[in-house]
Amino acid sequence: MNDTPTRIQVGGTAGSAPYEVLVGRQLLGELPGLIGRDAKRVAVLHPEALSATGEAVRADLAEQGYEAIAVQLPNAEEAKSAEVAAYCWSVLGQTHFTRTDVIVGVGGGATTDLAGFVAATWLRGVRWIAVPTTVLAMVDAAVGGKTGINTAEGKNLVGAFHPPAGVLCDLACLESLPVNDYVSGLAEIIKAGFIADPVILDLIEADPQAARSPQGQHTAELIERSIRVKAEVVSQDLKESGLREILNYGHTLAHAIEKNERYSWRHGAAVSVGMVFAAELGRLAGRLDDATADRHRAVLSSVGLPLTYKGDQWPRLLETMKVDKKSRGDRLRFIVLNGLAKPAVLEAPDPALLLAAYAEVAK
Ligand SMILES: NC(=O)c1ccc[n+]([C@@H]2O[C@H](COP(=O)([O-])OP(=O)(O)OC[C@H]3O[C@@H](n4cnc5c(N)ncnc54)[C@H](O)[C@@H]3O)[C@@H](O)[C@H]2O)c1
Ligand SMILES: O=C(O)C(=O)C[C@@H](O)[C@H](O)[C@H](O)COP(=O)(O)O
Ligand SMILES: [Zn+2]
Repeated sequence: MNDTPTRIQVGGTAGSAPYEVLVGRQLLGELPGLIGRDAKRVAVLHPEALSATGEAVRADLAEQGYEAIAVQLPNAEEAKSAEVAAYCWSVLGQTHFTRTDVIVGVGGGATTDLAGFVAATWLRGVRWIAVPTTVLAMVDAAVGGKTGINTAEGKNLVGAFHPPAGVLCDLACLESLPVNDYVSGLAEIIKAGFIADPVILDLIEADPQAARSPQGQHTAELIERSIRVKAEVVSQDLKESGLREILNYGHTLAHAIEKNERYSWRHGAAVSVGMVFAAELGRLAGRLDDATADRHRAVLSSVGLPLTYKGDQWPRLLETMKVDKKSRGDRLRFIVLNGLAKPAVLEAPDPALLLAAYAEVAK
């Protein structure tokens, strides 16, 4: 890759303010330009695992003349709680953080979801910038302005649409990512392949081992293609009044599995099982051809993602799925495929159909 970052525009087409997602290396020099000179204070929110990176970003911003503080969050899903949000609000209050000040979220999707949520709620909304450091956060979580936290009842049940002012995807960050976390991000890349851009699937199938590595031949292309899919969708439908629901492919079951496992499963692993389930649902509903349904298992397993979940958990999962954000009253709604790259909504499927689809992923 050359030194010039790729720039992908998001928003600007349906009333939401446009911003750019930059993909490249050594992008931190872009931060002051995004923060702007109206800001006096900057809070850099980062997970424990990235304390050195968080401190380096803070020190760099302090050198640029900002009053910069680093705020350490728990790793992974533990950060997405009301308690952690309240801790951040108290830090912001104590440092006299005003409406012109800026939050920077440096980390994986859990960190950027929490940082964005704190930015959305502090003083009813301050500017924020996402610096995603995982594959999953680069291709999905940091783009599109969905921010939020979990509650005891389920995943992402409290949140706000609050787009960032910019997203900096520095591919060098991926070098330190544990392989399981790297592979988890591939689930969202594969999702983008099935719902919108099948070239993604071709690239992974051509060399699944390479897809598991930051040094893979197609790494930058896979990341950029997935960001383009997401950017295209959220630019048209920021607040999920219709089209954006396609990004939830595989997520109805996935979120229930994550809650059932008390968030010990990575999001991407759960989305992998959720997509196999959605593919079977589409097949059993007579919408999806066998070859495309089978392709889910082949491509997901080729990179090491799981395909099955505990067979005896269906009643609990079904109960949790009722609070999925796509539900309307008592009607469950699922994203399925009517064919490759043809996502659609399946409304209130027969419970027997759901059970039959679950039987295909149950172990
Ligand atoms: N807002 C959205 O649109 C959206 C989209 C997809 C997923 N999500 C959310 O994203 C979250 C999952 O994000 P994730 O997969 O990035 O996981 P994560 O944020 O939980 O990060 C995984 C682990 O990797 C560590 N880490 C992060 N970057 C690292 C690096 N460069 N090197 C070493 N360790 C690093 C983290 O501290 C954490 O322990 C879920 O909560 C999911 O709901 C949100
Ligand atoms: O951006 C979206 O819209 C998505 O659905 C992307 C998903 O990958 C992501 O996991 C999202 O956080 C799920 O949203 P939710 O509204 O179902 O909580
Ligand atoms: Zn997701």
